[in-house]
Amino acid sequence: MTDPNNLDHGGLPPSMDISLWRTLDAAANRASEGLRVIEDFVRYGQNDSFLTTELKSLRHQLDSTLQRFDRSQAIQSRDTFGDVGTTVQGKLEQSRADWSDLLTANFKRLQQALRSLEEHAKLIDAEVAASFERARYLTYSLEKMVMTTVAASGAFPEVSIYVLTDGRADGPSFDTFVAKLVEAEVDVIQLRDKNLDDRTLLARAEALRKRTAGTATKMILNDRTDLAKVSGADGVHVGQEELTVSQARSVLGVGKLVGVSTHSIEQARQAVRDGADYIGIGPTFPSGTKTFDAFPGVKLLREVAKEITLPGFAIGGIDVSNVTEVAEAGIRRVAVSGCVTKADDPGAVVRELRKSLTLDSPNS
Ligand SMILES: Cc1ncc(COP(=O)(O)OP(=O)(O)O)c(N)n1
Ligand SMILES: Cc1ncsc1CCOP(=O)(O)O
Ligand SMILES: [Mg+2]
Repeated sequence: MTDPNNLDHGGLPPSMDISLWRTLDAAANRASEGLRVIEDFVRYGQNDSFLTTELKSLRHQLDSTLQRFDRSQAIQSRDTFGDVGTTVQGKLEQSRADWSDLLTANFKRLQQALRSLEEHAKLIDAEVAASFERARYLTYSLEKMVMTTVAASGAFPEVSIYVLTDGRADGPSFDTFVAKLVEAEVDVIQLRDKNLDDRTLLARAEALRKRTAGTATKMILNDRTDLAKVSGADGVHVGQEELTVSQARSVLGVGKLVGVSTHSIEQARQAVRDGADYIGIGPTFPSGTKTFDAFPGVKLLREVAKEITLPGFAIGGIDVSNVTEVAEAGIRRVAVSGCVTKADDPGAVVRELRKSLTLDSPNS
């Protein structure tokens, strides 16, 4: 294709020519409008600068493909009053049940418009058609990212306490301990024990399931997607070297949570692209539970808070003495272990942490 304004129409008869332009014009407008609705929601409704940037880059790709058509021909061929479709509007198009319905409808509109652009562009230029196809595939990933982020934001309260616990000394003391956490209304309990044999670990997971069932406390298994599945956990937490988010999801099935550890802003962005339900961000401070060589610290918390609205839990060495630093960095969800598991009164520590995260911080 040498001259983008003089595309070869594949020898179409003139009557077909004008209707082709009308179709392309209408589909281009539908695609841009659908995309703009989604972008506005993510930008103004969700305040998510990362997703806004991802959507913007699709808009730029689409604009540059559309520029390869002579839009003046398309506009000249416009015939809104003669368009039979403008009066055939279903009642459903005028109402949306909720944000999810609104987003789904607009992603569909966008994808259908891109498919129409792609198919009709095949009559003119294969390269342009392929570009619309690429844009359509991109919308499938964007849909996953946007829908997961918005749904997950509702799944974890804005101030959340997430406690990681090992299997304790024995079954009864584990059961007593997790009962205290549930009573303290901890938002998430993660069973993380690298030493127990599989059957003992599964027994602890089943005890945790019993204690958390029917409560607002979610149950997550660390590393072990298989045991999360067998015990009916609410989800699994995976690290950077473990199963990927989509592998874990394919084992657990739909409706389960998959969290992933992130140690840099790029890993946090990738977790959003991968469709994680939440991220662990850290390590923030030196930890008595796990040793680390490097600490992305509160700088990473600030970076994530600035651009990502997928729920993010700061982790690593957090306790009542430093939790305000976390809140000041813009993160109000924390994952803690030692400060709660070693406390004489775990419930009191949970309440203290929650109080500090709830207070208005100077930088928030
Ligand atoms: C909430 C949360 N965030 C981070 C981690 C760490 O996971 P990972 O990097 O896989 O390390 P291990 O916990 O497996 O040693 C976590 N467990 N939970
Ligand atoms: C598993 C893990 N990954 C990063 S920090 C951490 C341990 C968190 O425990 P603590 O709150 O005691 O530092
Ligand atoms: Mg792990």
